[in-house]
Amino acid sequence: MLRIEGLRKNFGGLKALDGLDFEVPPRSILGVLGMNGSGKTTMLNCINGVYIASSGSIQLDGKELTGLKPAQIFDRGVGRTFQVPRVFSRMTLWDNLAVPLLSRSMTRAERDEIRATWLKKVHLFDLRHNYAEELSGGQQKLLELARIMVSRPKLVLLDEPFAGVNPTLSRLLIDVIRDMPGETGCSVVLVSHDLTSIYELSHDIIVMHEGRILARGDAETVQSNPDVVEAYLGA
Ligand SMILES: Nc1ncnc2c1ncn2[C@@H]1O[C@H](COP(=O)(O)OP(=O)(O)OP(=O)(O)O)[C@@H](O)[C@H]1O
Repeated sequence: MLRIEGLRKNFGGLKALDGLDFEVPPRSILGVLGMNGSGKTTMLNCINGVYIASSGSIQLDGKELTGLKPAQIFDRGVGRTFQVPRVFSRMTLWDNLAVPLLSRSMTRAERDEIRATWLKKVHLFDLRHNYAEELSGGQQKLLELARIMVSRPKLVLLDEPFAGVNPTLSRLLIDVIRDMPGETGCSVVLVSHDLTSIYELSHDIIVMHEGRILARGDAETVQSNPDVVEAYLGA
């Protein structure tokens, strides 16, 4: 369970996050919507330790994450993907998936099994001996997701997973993300501008505006909120 209380992040005089409070229960997907500059990526950066929060608390399963370095937060079970996928382009897909497992105590057979499982899930197993740089941008996003998931994270932070991904691969990504909480027990924070995918996947949605939560609820509640319609959807 992720619990965020009073989270603030200032850049000089700019309040990028202005007091966020929310929880993400186990095995659940929280969708995060918001206009450009509303603080979505800053929030993810605070959760995984890229930014140090100005104040507030971020707890995973009751343990404080604030103040820890990104590698320590990864070891606590937080995985993260990026708007522009970060893969090891001069390594094969198979080796890409070995990297997060280097520090884990697993047998070789266990390592191979989980790598094969995730490469098959994202339909990249047949390309496992290719270099990551040979993949399309959309396939690199799938590889990045698989690389996060082999480490069996408790919490997965997804930043714009569908941006720049063709409709066929987006469909595949949606199916993989939908099954993740049930299959692995993880929780997911899904930041996306893709309303259809957010509405389809999320158990709960928050809409951010100027570093605050403007609205929260299920898809129907959020879609019918007049503040959201005015500030975000612009209709
Ligand atoms: N490192 C930084 N230094 C200064 N200002 C920053 C920094 N990172 C983000 N900001 C500012 O904080 C605010 C929130 O930015 P953020 O990238 O979190 O928004 P976002 O909702 O993720 O936007 P987008 O949808 O465009 O990705 C913006 O005004 C941005 O300019």
